[in-house]
Amino acid sequence: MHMMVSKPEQWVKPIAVAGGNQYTFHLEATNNAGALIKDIRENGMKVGLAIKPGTSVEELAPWANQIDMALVMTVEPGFGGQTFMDDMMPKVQWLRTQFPSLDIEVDGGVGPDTIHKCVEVLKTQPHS
Ligand SMILES: O=C(CO)[C@H](O)[C@H](O)COP(=O)(O)O
Repeated sequence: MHMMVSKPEQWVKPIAVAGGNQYTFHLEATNNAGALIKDIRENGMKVGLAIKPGTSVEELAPWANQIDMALVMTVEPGFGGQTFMDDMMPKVQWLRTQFPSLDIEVDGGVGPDTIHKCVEVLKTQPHS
């Protein structure tokens, strides 16, 4: 479940009770990501962490070993039908290289004309 909400703390329990198995919140929406990650785990769910286009991937990095999935927004949160932001792909590539086993998602503007850009970046192999 991708929770594009301003107070992600208040929905953990309801989503767990409703049967959610993964809870993705926005890093920008909390001032205590560590406590929120712990709460999500204690409620039996996997953890996803999303960042908006204006948030650097380095801000997500400290949490990468505590989460199951990183979500890089490829549009500004708010509404559908926006143009895919190519300039988010370096974030995806960096995450793939630094954290090879981390699940990575993108959200926004993905379709037949843009999906290949995501695939190319996500199949980047880290250097050994
Ligand atoms: O809420 C969102 C962005 O604010 C959605 O994630 C977005 O609407 C995805 O839809 P599409 O890719 O079709 O535009």
